Amino acid sequence: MSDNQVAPTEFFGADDKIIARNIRRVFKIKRKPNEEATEFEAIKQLDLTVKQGEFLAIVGPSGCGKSTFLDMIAGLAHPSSGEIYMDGKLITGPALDRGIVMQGYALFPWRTVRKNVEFGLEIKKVPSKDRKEISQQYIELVGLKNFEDRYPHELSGGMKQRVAIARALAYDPEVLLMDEPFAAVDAQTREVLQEELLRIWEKTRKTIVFVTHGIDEAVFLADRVAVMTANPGTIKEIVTINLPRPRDGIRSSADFGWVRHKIWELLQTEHFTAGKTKLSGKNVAESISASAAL
Ligand SMILES: Nc1ncnc2c1ncn2[C@@H]1O[C@H](COP(=O)(O)OP(=O)(O)OP(=O)(O)O)[C@@H](O)[C@H]1O
Repeated sequence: MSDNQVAPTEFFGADDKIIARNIRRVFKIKRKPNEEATEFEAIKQLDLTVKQGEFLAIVGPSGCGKSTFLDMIAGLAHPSSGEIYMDGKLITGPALDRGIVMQGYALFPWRTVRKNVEFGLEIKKVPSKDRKEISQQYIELVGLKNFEDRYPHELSGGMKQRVAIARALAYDPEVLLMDEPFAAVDAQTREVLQEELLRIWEKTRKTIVFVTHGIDEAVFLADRVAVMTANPGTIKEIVTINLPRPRDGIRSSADFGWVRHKIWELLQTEHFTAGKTKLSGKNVAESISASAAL
């Protein structure tokens, strides 16, 4: 398929940024070297549209395929069938129009904060003077002024995650794909980072797809929360978060509690499903981690 393959116009709306159509992802699994591979269906019949400038969160039981789906939007993996389009063009591989921020930071340990943030700009062949100016702007945006010359091992977890966000934003991608970006930091730092991310999103209006285990995190951040089913993963329901912005202090409101509970209930059913799978002898480890995840 060519990079220019375009989405049929009948399902592509003017403000649709990403469209996933009927996605299925199968992994071939071999238990022993001389055994024939069996197929494991991680995702099936997944349809999802992300709007331009939207903040969309994805939640679901452990192992339901959240990261697998995000990898496919990133172009790092491909659906076994179905298609994902961005701006109407088929996604066939990774590109600088999508920035990725993952759990565990993935910073280059041999590069300073500034050099980490400049990485994508170097690939884009942005001249050195402009690189410095742009990286400085994003370092300051994430609150790391005066830490430009530090190396990753000299930073806290929260600071490293800020560098990862600055690095992803600096080369100006249209979409930010975030896979449990705040999972490795303590609860207080996580809340600070969530607030900072919202502030940055309100400034930049990037389209964000944010995978998380945290219902509170999803409700606090997102315009809509896509709830996935247990394995095989698909979209169970999309919950619109009609909470006013800015959302400072919203966590203690009754409306926040109500929507949080609604999503919790949707996920509870999935854990029950995962639990039944466990009882029937399949996917024991996954079922256990599914119940542990929330
Ligand atoms: N390369 C692979 N080979 C075989 N199975 C895989 C592979 N990658 C993922 N899987 C399986 O696909 C399913 C979905 O995995 P994925 O990591 O996308 O789930 P997840 O929802 O992100 O989980 P978690 O919330 O625990 O991070 C899991 O059952 C996993 O074991």
